[in-house]
Amino acid sequence: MSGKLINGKEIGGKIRETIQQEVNDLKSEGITPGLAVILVGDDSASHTYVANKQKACSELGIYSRLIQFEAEISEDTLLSQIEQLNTDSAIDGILVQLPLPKHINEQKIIDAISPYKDVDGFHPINVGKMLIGEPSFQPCTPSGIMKLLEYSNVDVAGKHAVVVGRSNIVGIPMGQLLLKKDATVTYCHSKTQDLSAITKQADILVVATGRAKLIGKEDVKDGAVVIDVGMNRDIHGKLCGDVDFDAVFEKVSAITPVPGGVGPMTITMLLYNTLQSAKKKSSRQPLVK
Ligand SMILES: NC(=O)C1=CN([C@@H]2O[C@H](COP(=O)(O)OP(=O)(O)OC[C@H]3O[C@@H](n4cnc5c(N)ncnc54)[C@H](OP(=O)(O)O)[C@@H]3O)[C@@H](O)[C@H]2O)C=CC1
Ligand SMILES: Nc1nc(=O)c2c([nH]1)NC[C@@H]1CN(c3ccc(C(=O)N[C@@H](CCC(=O)O)C(=O)O)cc3)C=[N+]21
Repeated sequence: MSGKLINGKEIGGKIRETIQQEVNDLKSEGITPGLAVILVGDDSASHTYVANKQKACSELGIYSRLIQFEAEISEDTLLSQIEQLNTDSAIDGILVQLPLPKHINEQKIIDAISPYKDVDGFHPINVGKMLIGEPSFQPCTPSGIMKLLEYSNVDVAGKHAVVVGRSNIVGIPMGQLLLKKDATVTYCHSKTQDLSAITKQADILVVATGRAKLIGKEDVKDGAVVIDVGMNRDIHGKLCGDVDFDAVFEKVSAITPVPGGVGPMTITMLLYNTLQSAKKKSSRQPLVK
């Protein structure tokens, strides 16, 4: 491993170079990968993430289309927009930025996205395929974390991996990808009794709770590898993770910073999934209603 800091910006940059090459190859065959991002409402964090995604697409020559709606949009309007994108040949990937306003059923929206264009890997078909080890779109944050571990030469097999958080988009798939690589996996969540006693046993600790600095020095084992997924604002408005980075740094063998750790990898894997989808464009099956 090269140093303690797991640099997601750097590792993501290396992966983006190979994606860029493949995008160029596809373009010379007349195919431009295309991503549609649907953004509902005016949440400022969502706007920032979406802007980052758009910028990354344009840097690699991936076509991106931002579709914005007011928070009051009806579920039906959103569903018909997705239907349209499902059959739009310029679009290989569809991402609906979450969370959605309360009056919209998120799962219903995710279910409406063609599994062939579900570059987030959130559709039940892709979730199911991932669980049984069939090729599928893998969710970007967990698959990005697997790449971080791989590029940092962290051997996962046989290790005790503790995942704090069990959301459909991060925690649950994270544990499953680690399990596929032969880790022994423990999930923790808000009902876990004595969280610290469990996190302290982790060789690999992934924290995805949205609770600023939940994990401190006393909660990690000497030499652990710590992956911080959290994106929080501290009282000064500064970005911070779910781990108290300064406090645990001395104790761990490797750790991701916030920003510059997991976030850039999430976007890298989104670009990767969009490219994979574009490569399959010609074999994509028509959708039967
Ligand atoms: N860097 C990146 O690319 C990404 C970052 N994020 C960030 O990661 C964080 C998590 O996101 P997401 O998974 O969507 O969040 P959710 O709010 O959907 O899930 C949070 C999870 O953390 C658990 N949790 C909350 N508080 C505690 C606690 N005190 N102790 C133990 N477990 C707790 C919850 O438990 P329970 O299930 O019991 O409620 C839940 O399972 C957020 O900060 C988000 O912004 C998210 C996606 C991508
Ligand atoms: N359908 C859907 N798919 C998602 O993948 C999805 C989502 N909804 N909703 C919100 C979360 C969050 N998320 C992030 C992506 C990039 C950064 C990122 O680029 N972070 C930078 C810093 C960003 C900043 O400066 O604010 C970094 O960590 O270095 C963060 C968070 C994707 N999510």
